[in-house]
Amino acid sequence: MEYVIIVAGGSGSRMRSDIPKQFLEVRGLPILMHTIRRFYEYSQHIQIVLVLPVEQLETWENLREKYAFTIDVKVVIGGKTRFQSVRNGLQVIDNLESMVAIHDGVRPFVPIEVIQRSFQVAKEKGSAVAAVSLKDSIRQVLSDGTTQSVNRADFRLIQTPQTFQTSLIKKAFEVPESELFTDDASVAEAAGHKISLIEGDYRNIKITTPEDLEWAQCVSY
Ligand SMILES: Nc1ccn([C@@H]2O[C@H](COP(=O)(O)OP(=O)(O)OP(=O)(O)O)[C@@H](O)[C@H]2O)c(=O)n1
Ligand SMILES: C[C@](O)(CO)[C@H](O)COP(=O)(O)O
Repeated sequence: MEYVIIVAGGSGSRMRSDIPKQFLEVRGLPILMHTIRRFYEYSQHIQIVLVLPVEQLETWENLREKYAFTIDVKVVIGGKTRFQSVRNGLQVIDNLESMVAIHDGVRPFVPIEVIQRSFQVAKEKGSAVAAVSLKDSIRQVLSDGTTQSVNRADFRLIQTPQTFQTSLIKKAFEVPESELFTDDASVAEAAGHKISLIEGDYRNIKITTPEDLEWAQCVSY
């Protein structure tokens, strides 16, 4: 059995829009519906857990009606942080023999091949985390405020989906929250697991700030 937890429990403060960015329309459909559709296109049998802010449940119901959106999802209430939202999503998955992908609701352009690869590798290795190489140079900011060049080949930019054996990631999330947990791989790693990376995709952007929305309107695949 395969699950996906789509986390859309955030408020989108960096987007500075009236409604959370996951509900904004891009190319004729709310961002979140594009994201859900990607996973449904990957598999019509995947179980979709959708994490939403409690105060936006009505917004979601209204949008479902407005766009006649019929893909079946199990709605779960989000938490104050992404970590808490993922943990709430994991709590409703009882099948410990299954695999679970965790994906940001605001990454609507994830290619189907990345989802496929992610489940395939996680089944073999326990985890699969989408990542891409850097295209820009980077510098490290030192404690005295000066900066120093570092080798960009030593780094990767991390995306979602981040896919795991359900038993592994549920157990890993039974820890107190830490500020260092910026994604799910960091939680699994803190529990002692080695993380397997898979090739992500440059189109798989996380819509975070207003410029991202401008790019998103141009994506045509
Ligand atoms: N309490 C939270 C915070 C974030 N997320 C989700 O995690 C994903 C990545 O987070 P981010 O881009 O930071 O979204 P926001 O927290 O909404 O944005 P911001 O940090 O600008 O407020 C988003 O799909 C977001 O909805 C969540 O489910 N629950
Ligand atoms: C999970 C994530 O999208 C991987 O790149 C990212 O860490 C989320 O960060 P945010 O600060 O919650 O947007």
